[in-house]
Amino acid sequence: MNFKNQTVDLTRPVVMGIINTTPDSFSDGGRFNSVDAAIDRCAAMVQAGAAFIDVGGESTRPGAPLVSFDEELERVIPVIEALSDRFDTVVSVDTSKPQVMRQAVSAGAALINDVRALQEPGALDAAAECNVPVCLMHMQGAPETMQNAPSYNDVISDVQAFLSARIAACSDAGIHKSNIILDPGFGFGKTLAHNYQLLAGLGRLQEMGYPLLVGMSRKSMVGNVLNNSINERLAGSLALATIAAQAGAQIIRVHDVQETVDVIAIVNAYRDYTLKGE
Ligand SMILES: Cn1cnc2c(O)nc(N)nc21
Repeated sequence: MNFKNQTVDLTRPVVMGIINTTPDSFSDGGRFNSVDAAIDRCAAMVQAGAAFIDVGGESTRPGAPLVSFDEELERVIPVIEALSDRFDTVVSVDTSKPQVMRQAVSAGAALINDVRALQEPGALDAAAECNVPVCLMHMQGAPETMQNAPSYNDVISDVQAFLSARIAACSDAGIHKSNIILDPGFGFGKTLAHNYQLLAGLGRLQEMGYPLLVGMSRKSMVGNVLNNSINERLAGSLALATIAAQAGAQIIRVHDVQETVDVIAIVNAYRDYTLKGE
């Protein structure tokens, strides 16, 4: 799949590293330090084998405060510029705001990662004009309220229907299907059961014919099973990455890049040495 002047081989699972530029992500929250810290973090992730680095300026955790347009720009643009200048890896911008999309792509981002699937006013046109791949993620409701009482007739069918509708909207806006990645949105308006049903149903989402991006790293679908805190969820996150890689997810979005790269290498070896004969 092409990302501006870079091609990423998605025939095997690859890793997307996460860089949050929200002030609480760095020790002193200073602007200067946040760019430097992001560069250091990105260098480690690229060294560890990350094919993508996702840069976000507004936390999308349940109940997270909204961030103003100016504040989000201030947080992500300097980081995206710095990373694009220094590293070959594909820089993704995690935003739902059309103007942030435009400025991020001008600054070097080569993938738009929108947890709201281009539903904000102007987002479809902005993504079409940017002419870079876009990840369409399913969310039921909004971050402030999505975990209050998630409900579905059948979570897989409902997510498929939503993503199909968004693909159609993209097509109408002139976004070619070759520029679309899909994502079931683990933790975005889902109960624990819904999350695991979606994981089990990744094959059905694969049948839609688009690359799949999954993000389960350190989320409540680990914490609610292990009853542990965010910094104790590495093993659980790696178990989920293994299952997702086996199920054919192409891009796995994680905090712990090296460990996930290693897990995927084992999954690939398992496939190479057992399916070669087929
Ligand atoms: C920004 N962000 C947080 N979780 C995510 C997920 O599961 N998928 C995508 N595409 N983005 C996410």
